Amino acid sequence: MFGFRKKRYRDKETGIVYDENGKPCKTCNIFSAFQNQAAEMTSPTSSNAANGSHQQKQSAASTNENSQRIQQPPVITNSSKIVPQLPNVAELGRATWTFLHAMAATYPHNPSAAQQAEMYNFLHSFSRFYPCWSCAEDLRLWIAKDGNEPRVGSRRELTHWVCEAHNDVNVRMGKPAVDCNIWAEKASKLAD
Ligand SMILES: Cc1cc2nc3c(=O)[nH]c(=O)nc-3n(C[C@H](O)[C@H](O)[C@H](O)COP(=O)(O)OP(=O)(O)OC[C@H]3O[C@@H](n4cnc5c(N)ncnc54)[C@H](O)[C@@H]3O)c2cc1C
Repeated sequence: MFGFRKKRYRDKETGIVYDENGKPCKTCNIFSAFQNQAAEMTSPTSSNAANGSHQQKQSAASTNENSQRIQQPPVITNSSKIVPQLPNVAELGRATWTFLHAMAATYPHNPSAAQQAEMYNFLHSFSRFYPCWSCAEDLRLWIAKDGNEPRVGSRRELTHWVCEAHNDVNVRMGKPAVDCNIWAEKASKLAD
């Protein structure tokens, strides 16, 4: 079932998203996807109930009404009650660091020249459009210093760089800095 595949793909039947190594993509599926799949693999009587990608398939869920393992997303009955809100700096920051660290941890180990250019450009754009203008300004000042240009040559380099960028904010805010060598060593293996 987990045989090596060269291409990333989404299993049309289960909705589970796989990486090129044939394993379920850790950042593309919800946890229950793996529970469901594990149950599938150990229970000879179970049906095709695994359905846990970030875009859950309504049709697959509705054909498995007897399965208690399916978690349906809540239905929003009155969307006019949803009030758009801007996050505060801390909410925005926590969500953003989660995103940046996850992006670095899943960046290719050996990115092509085009991928490196895209990531480099993305980080520069990010430093211009980050929706806390003063944070963005500080980030641009930090990037402009010697040795702080985005390092996009490998996953290991990028995980280290994001950690250093995060540390710069930590230190400015009087918080402890993380050891980025230890962080990068671990973070760059998370998705393997
Ligand atoms: C680009 C950027 C600039 C920002 N600038 C400012 C600013 O100028 N002023 C301001 O008030 N806020 C700023 N923020 C927000 C700030 O960094 C925090 O996100 C916010 O203060 C909430 O902090 P926190 O203690 O919850 O943890 P966060 O700093 O959000 O970190 C979340 C978690 O990441 C882990 N972590 C911490 N450091 C590292 C690291 N170096 N590497 C890996 N993991 C780590 C810890 O487990 C931590 O709990 C900025 C955010 C970003 C993304």
